[in-house]
Amino acid sequence: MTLNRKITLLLITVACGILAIFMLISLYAFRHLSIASSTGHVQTAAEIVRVLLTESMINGVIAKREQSLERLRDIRDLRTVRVVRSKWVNEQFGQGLAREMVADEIETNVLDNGRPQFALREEDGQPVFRGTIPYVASSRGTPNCLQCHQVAEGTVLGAVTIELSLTELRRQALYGALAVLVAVSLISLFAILGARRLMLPVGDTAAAIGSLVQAALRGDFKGRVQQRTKDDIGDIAAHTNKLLSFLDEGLSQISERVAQLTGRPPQHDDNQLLATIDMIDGLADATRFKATIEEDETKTEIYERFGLLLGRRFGVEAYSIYEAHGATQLAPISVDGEISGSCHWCDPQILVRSEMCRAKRSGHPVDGLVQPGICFAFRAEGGNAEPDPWRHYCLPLIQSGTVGCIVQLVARESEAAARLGQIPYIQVYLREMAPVLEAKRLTETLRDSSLRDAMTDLNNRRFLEQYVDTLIASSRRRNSPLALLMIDLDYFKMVNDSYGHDVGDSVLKGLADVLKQSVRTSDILVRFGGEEFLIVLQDADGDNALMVAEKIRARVADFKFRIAGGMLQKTVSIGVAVFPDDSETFWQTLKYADVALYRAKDDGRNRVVRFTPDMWGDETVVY
Ligand SMILES: Nc1nc2c(ncn2[C@@H]2O[C@H](COP(=O)(O)OP(=O)(O)OP(=O)(O)O)[C@@H](O)[C@H]2O)c(=O)[nH]1
Repeated sequence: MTLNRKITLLLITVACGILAIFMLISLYAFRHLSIASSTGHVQTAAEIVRVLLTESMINGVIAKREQSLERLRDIRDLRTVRVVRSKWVNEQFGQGLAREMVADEIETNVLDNGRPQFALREEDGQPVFRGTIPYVASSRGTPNCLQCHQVAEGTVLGAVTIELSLTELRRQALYGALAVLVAVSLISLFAILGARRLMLPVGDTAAAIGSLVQAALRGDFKGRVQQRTKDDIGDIAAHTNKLLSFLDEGLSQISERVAQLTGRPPQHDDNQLLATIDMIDGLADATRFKATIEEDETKTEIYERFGLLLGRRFGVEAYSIYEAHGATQLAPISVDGEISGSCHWCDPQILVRSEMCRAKRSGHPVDGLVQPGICFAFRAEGGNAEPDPWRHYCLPLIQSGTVGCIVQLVARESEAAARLGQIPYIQVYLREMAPVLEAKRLTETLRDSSLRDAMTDLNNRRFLEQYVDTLIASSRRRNSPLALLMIDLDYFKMVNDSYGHDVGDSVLKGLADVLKQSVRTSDILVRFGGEEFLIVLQDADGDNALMVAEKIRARVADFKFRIAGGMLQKTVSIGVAVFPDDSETFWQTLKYADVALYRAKDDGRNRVVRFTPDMWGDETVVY
């Protein structure tokens, strides 16, 4: 129920109460007043009758007393005037008129006790007031009662009964009360209407503020309250409008700034407040994400964490993360939650011809959710024949001015709109991730360069020192031996001396290429010293190692090194030792391989020598 209605009801109730009380008081006052005034009238009339009777006695016309009384009865509203005589009068003057005999109990009582009696009664629906007044003998005045009556002073001589009709009085009183009732009713009505009119702006303002609050809860702060009056209510409306403007402007600024940060323009159907809170939540979360990945050790860990985030926060299960390697290659880093997974959602050709990837080529997002088929490299099982085909959205991540990696989000067509709504938020994470990835990439490159030989692009001795613990642990875990091949070019000094150092360098590079092609990718190639190379063969025993070493020796011997003005053929000597067969320690095994190498040199070069314990301590060994 509205406040206005409540107040109206209250005023009506109060008015009805006042009217009821007023009516009761009026009726009571009327009764009281009419009794009081009638009593007075009766007493006056009784006095008149007494004077009339006294005068009649003095003038000797007492016998005609009835005519005088008859004239009194003609007075309006005077219904009865009757005189009764006491026994004392009858004893002195004999029986009076028949009318003067005692008529009822009241008159008897009055004659007996000398006290007047008054009563109001209804007769045929009409109010009648009756008074019976005693005439008591008195010696006061002249003439007085005792001059004629031979009785003691104070004796009741008779009584007069007078009845007055109060019908007219009641009518007048009722008319009066009715007039007041109408007047009070009208005043109450005007008071109620006035109060309603005064309360109307209160109710309207309250209702308007109520609906504005509802709108505000839906994120709409644009509404305003109409300022109807220039009083307290008007002030409330003005203050509410000021507050709404403040909130509206503040929120618009916040959401605009947040939108600039997230890249997501405010949507008209959004709850502005909830959308802003959501965006701020997203930004805070992205900042936390950045703080976390900054402490991750490798890029792979970061990509893995990002993949988890895609799944947990955005419900993205189908996705690919590709990393650009060089100008033309892409490597799948994380695919559908699998680290270093295979190329699932794209033509694998993009891995070797990265320009086929539209996002890599253009450096811009590729929206296959809105424009299916925009990138020809996208591949999905079933294609467009599926009832709910797969779509993609690819986001390139720019690092140092070029595309460093590409995040590909894949969704069913039915989920495209929802996924599109998430993309600005995902981009916030990518923006936070880009500099961290860049820093990690630089660190890795730096570390990589300090662990690699720049000329041959093989690992260097430092790499071996850092990696050896992992290598040993892995060998022990798998209970699998490591074969060490120490390789040295024969008479390399002559190359330098005869053709110069540049030719010497190119021979070393050529040898590195031959070695790379001769072993598996799991094997480790190290440029150990100037023209000395080490190969660590994983899972190879002595026989296997000898076979590989022999293969390498033969290949090098057959290989023709291109030099300015012709070809050059060189040979290598190879020493072979096996960890842990030959020694419990890796570095001791390495020394044994070196010992075997020198034995190969000693034995004439261009040969493979397997270490045997008798070689250790041999005087011919120069280490
Ligand atoms: N061009 C070039 N030469 C190098 C490099 N590192 C080492 N050398 C040279 O390789 C030669 C190694 O010679 P030696 O150790 O005497 O042995 P060798 O001539 O190969 O003869 P044997 O090993 O006994 O068969 C030296 O002349 C070094 O200067 C390099 O990076 N580039």
